[in-house]
Amino acid sequence: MNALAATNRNFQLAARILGLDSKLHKSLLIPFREIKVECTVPRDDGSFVSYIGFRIQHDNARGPMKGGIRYHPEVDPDEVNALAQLMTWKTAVANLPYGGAKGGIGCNPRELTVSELERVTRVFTQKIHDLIGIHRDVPAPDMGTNSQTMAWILDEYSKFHGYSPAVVTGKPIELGGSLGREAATGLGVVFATEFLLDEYGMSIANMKFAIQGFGNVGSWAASFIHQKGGKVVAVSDITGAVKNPNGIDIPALLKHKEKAYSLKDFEGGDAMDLNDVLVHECDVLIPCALGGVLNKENAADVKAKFIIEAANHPTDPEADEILSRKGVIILPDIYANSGGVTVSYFEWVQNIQGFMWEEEKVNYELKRYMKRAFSDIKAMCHTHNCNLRMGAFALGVNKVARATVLRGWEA
Ligand SMILES: NC(=O)C1=CN([C@@H]2O[C@H](COP(=O)(O)OP(=O)(O)OC[C@H]3O[C@@H](n4cnc5c(N)ncnc54)[C@H](OP(=O)(O)O)[C@@H]3O)[C@@H](O)[C@H]2O)C=CC1
Ligand SMILES: O=C(O)CCC(=O)C(=O)O
Repeated sequence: MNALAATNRNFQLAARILGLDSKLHKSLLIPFREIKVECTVPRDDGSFVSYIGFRIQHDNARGPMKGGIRYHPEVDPDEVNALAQLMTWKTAVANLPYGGAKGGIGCNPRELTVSELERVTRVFTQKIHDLIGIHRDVPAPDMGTNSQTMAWILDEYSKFHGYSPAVVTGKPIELGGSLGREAATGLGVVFATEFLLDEYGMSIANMKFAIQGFGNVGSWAASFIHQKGGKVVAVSDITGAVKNPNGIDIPALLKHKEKAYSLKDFEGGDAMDLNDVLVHECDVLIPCALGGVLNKENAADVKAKFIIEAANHPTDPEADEILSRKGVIILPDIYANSGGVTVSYFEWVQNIQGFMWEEEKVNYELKRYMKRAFSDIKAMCHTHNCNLRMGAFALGVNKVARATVLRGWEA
């Protein structure tokens, strides 16, 4: 099932649980605005390359729209649409005063030089600058983008609107980025994992983890799990995968990846097939890469008892059903990976206040926000007798529906 069909399906189930009015239901599914732009830039060798860039602004009933920008060859409008919708429910679950948006460019950042990436980013910003803004739509990093990408957007946007650090989050610290933002999604994933395991009288120490993806989210999640005594027994990136039943030395793996830009040839474990990480023997599986990786082809073979969705929509609805029949507990993306956007919110607040927080305060507040959202989801599960995904969707959709009605959507 494609990402948009899957996200719509989860929304529809939540709307049914909530008994949402059918007109409101329909209106919440339609994005506020869909932007599609052509970005042609010169390559370093003088030839030209063209890409399509998207920014889909899904909903702004609760505040400015918020969400990352992804650079990946598989970026397509349906997927960006699904990711934008997920941001709307995610910011509501986390109780942030934001709506949802997402952007993407269908390029392969691995095949572009730094100066080519800068040109693509600047052209994209030129084309969307009048539709984003501090109180309108605030981009952030996602797959294939990082703090440098945000610095280029900030600079290009500021040429049109004056110096505006709060127009993006996930920036370099030197340009008003927040301490703790780079690690925030991974740290939030680990807080969320602790809250869930605690419900079952378990903790991270000595449990076995398999992690797909070793970029921003996967590497920080692996580091915090390692620090807390968890055993990361399998890890993959796009170039390779490594396993070690006694637990991989994560600091050593980070050093290796920094030098080799790859997990391949790491000596602290055995190489394995990329996709086998998802069905590897472990207690907790954490997908931290692409969407739709758990599907009807592999769900029955998953060994984990818990899945923490650090990636956006890693589990398609068919896999969801197979996994719940097996009794696997899934912590859904719109809660599990909300640590990133939560610290993005803190960054935006700091920029607007012109005041920088200590990292301890950022992490303390992050934990507090994640704890509150977890309790709110559990309360929804209790009220509606549903699983964690439906509890989270019902929580998010209900808040957005309430805000929409209070603002007077019937014109
Ligand atoms: N960054 C953030 O703050 C947030 C991110 N997310 C979600 O988390 C996920 C990861 O994002 P992020 O860490 O930022 O992205 P990055 O680009 O930093 O990292 C992505 C990782 O996935 C790996 N990867 C890509 N394809 C595969 C594959 N087929 N098998 C195994 N690994 C693969 C990449 O490999 P390689 O290193 O070799 O390129 C890389 O390690 C995405 O779904 C994103 O939407 C959600 C909330 C916030
Ligand atoms: O930090 C942000 O604003 C958005 C992060 C994001 O894209 C996501 O949560 O999927």
